[in-house]
Formats: sequence, C-alpha cells, structure tokens
Amino acid sequence: MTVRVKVCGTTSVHDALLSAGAGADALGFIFAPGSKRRVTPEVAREAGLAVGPVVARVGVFLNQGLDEVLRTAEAARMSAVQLHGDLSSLYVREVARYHPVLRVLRPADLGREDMLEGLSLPGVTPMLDAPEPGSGQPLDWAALRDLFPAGAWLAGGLGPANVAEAVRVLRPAGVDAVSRLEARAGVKDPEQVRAFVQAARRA
Ligand SMILES: O=C(O)c1ccccc1N[C@@H]1O[C@H](COP(=O)(O)O)[C@@H](O)[C@H]1O
Repeated sequence: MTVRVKVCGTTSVHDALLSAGAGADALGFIFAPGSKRRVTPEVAREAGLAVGPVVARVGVFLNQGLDEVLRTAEAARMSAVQLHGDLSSLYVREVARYHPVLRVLRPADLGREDMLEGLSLPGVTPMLDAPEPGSGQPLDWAALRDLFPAGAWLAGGLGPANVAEAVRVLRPAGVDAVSRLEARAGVKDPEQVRAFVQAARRA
C-alpha cells in the first residue's frame, strides 16, 4: 500500500504550493496556541484553496474547545482536523460528525482504554506522535511494532533521512513531519520537503 504523505506547519501560499508541487497528499495548518507555526484561518484558507481540489488540508489543534475547533476548521476551509491532547471520546465523536479526524496518540496512550475507545468511530484515524508535538523527536519504532494500531499514521521527528526506515518498521498508512522540513520555524526548506516526499514514496 502506498504511504500517504502530510507536510505540516504550512504558513503561506508559497509553502503550500511548494509542498503540493513536491507531491504531498496533505498539508497541515497549525492553529494550536503557542505554536511557532501558528497560522490564521484567513491565511490557511488562502493557502489551502491555492493547491486545488486534490490535496487535503488538515487543521491541527491542541486541547482547544469544541466550538473553536469547528469554527476555525470551517473558516479555514479545512478538509480534515488533527486533534492533539487529552480529549474525551465524546469530544472526538462530536468533531467527527463534521470533519474526518486524525486523532493523535502518544506511545503511553497505547495502553489506555479511554484513549483507544475514541478511535473506533467512523471517520477517525489514529496517528502516533511524540509526547511533545512539533519537537522533532523520533519515536522508538522497534519498541512500538507490536502496539502500533493498524491503519494508523506516524509522526514524530520524521525527515528525509529516516522516513524510509520508519515506514519499513511500522508500515503506517501515512507519515507526517514538520521540524525537519524547515529552513526556520514556520518556513519550509524546499530541498527537505522534496526529499521527504520522495523518500516516503520510495519506502
Ligand atoms: O508543530 C507544532 O508546533 C505543533 C504544535 C501543536 C500541535 C502539533 C504540532 N505539530 C505536529 O507535530 C507533529 C510532528 O512534528 P515533528 O515532525 O516531530 O516536528 C506533526 O503531526 C505536526 O502536525
């Protein structure tokens, strides 16, 4: 199965076109408070519309209120949302009534019944990420091999140099990265973006 590729932390039309041109399946737009890659719904909407009908636009949220998530995703014309944080399965279910959801788990969550409960809902896809999102820290893929949920996506410190190995070990449905694809916070490095998409595709 071909692995899907998401390039996260898009903050401009320029970088949206760059990632889409490199072959990304999805662009991430971070609306989490305090993120150095935070983007406004207006800029995200303009950048997302610029890439046309095929590339997915994923709004990224961290422990934000339901109203804020739904209003922001709608204003920015997102096609899916990515939910980080300690959120109830009721909350995830409510968001999934309006948008396809990538529900982010940390390795420690894989043993928690309450977290796993929120995954068995239509339209909810699990994504495994490092405990501190956007920090560029890779996970211990070998240690996760037996726990990695079928059909899950993988994030956490992925880049051109290690994505093929991560895909080989865990066989995720999709991969996602930000830190290792940047020239500086919030600005893409074109070479790293292209190399990441190519390495993931070839894996
Ligand atoms: O990048 C951020 O600032 C961020 C803030 C809040 C929630 C998620 C964030 N980024 C997500 O982190 C992962 C992986 O990042 P990295 O490649 O390890 O730097 C990715 O899913 C981003 O969407």
